Amino acid sequence: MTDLSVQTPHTNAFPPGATSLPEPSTVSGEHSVSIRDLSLSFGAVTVLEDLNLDIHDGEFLVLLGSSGCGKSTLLNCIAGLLEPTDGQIFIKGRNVTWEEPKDRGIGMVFQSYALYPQMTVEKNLSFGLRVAGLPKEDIAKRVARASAILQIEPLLQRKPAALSGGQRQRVAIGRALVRDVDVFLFDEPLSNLDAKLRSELRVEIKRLHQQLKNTMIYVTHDQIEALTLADRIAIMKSGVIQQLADPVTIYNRPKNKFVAGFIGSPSMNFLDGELAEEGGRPVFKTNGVSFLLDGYSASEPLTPGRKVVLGVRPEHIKVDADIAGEEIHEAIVDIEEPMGADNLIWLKLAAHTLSVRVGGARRYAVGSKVRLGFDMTMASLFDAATEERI
Ligand SMILES: Nc1ncnc2c1ncn2[C@@H]1O[C@H](COP(=O)(O)OP(=O)(O)OP(=O)(O)O)[C@@H](O)[C@H]1O
Repeated sequence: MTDLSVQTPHTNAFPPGATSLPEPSTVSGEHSVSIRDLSLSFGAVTVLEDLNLDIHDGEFLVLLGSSGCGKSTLLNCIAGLLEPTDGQIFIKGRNVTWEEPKDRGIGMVFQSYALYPQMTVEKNLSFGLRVAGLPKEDIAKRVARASAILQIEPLLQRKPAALSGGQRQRVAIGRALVRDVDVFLFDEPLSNLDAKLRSELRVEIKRLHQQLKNTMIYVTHDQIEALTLADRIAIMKSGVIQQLADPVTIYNRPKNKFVAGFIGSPSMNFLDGELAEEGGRPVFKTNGVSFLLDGYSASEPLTPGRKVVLGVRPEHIKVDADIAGEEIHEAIVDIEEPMGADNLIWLKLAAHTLSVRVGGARRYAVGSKVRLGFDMTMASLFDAATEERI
């Protein structure tokens, strides 16, 4: 979470020191939110630099990254809680860069529910609308609709202290819902909940999006939330978007080694080595073992001698009867981790330790030999120096 205490929210309609709005960039009307060349520094620390992002109308976009990568900072800039140092933000084609949060047509749900403890759920839901001076009947209608959608009608007369964490977060979502906004912003809304509640509420947020079809921008460091909720994931590192794509593409065709290692649990297996050629076919060589790269779809020639990293996910190494290709390697079982539906086995292959996922019913004795086949159609090759996908 960004510490907002250092920055003050907007009070001006214009950038500090300016008497008019900067020249607007052009943005397409089909984008719900557009970020143009956005930079933000806290003193000497640059958190975001020249960031560009277009979020489609009705899209569920997840900003994913480890702690401190700048995802909350980006969300808070969209919300108007932080002033960018440079760049522009458009919501529904309108330049909102210097607008007050309340005028941007956004609703925000935080990790801490931020409910008023002395007010009932109903009053918490209606508070913003009452302050805005909406007619009573309109307020009642909106509260009734939001509480029906979120199934919190039986809780309307309770105070937050008498609610569970999951119920409190539902009320917090309800508060954004009653405002009838264009864009919902979520900042790690589930991270204070226990694992079971988290997965339940995750499904509810997904259902909510399917029902409302609003644009939703959702910050998380949880890859499962990102993979399950997102239409597209923007995966961030040090304030820079590393890849922006749908979850399947991010998982199967990671743009660089960072993305490949960040997504997937257990992590992708990485082997350092170099490209070579055997009998006219490209191979990957590492510590005396070589792997045929048959089926690998490269966007550039696989030049022998190039130092590379081979990345293979645990489920793309086939064991014994599942092997389809001609090439077979032998490995020794080091550790077995049965996980119910799956069984994760850690294997020693030459100097490498590999994790391999097999069905939960298949068991392997520690020390036993297994035969492996690598599915190179699903593998990733990265340049050793740039770590970019080949
Ligand atoms: N008010 C501030 N003053 C100075 N530095 C700040 C301030 N707020 C945030 N930062 C720094 O900006 C960087 C990005 O913070 P941000 O909260 O956006 O990260 P995050 O990816 O959302 O992390 P988390 O998941 O922990 O919330 C961090 O290095 C943080 O220390």
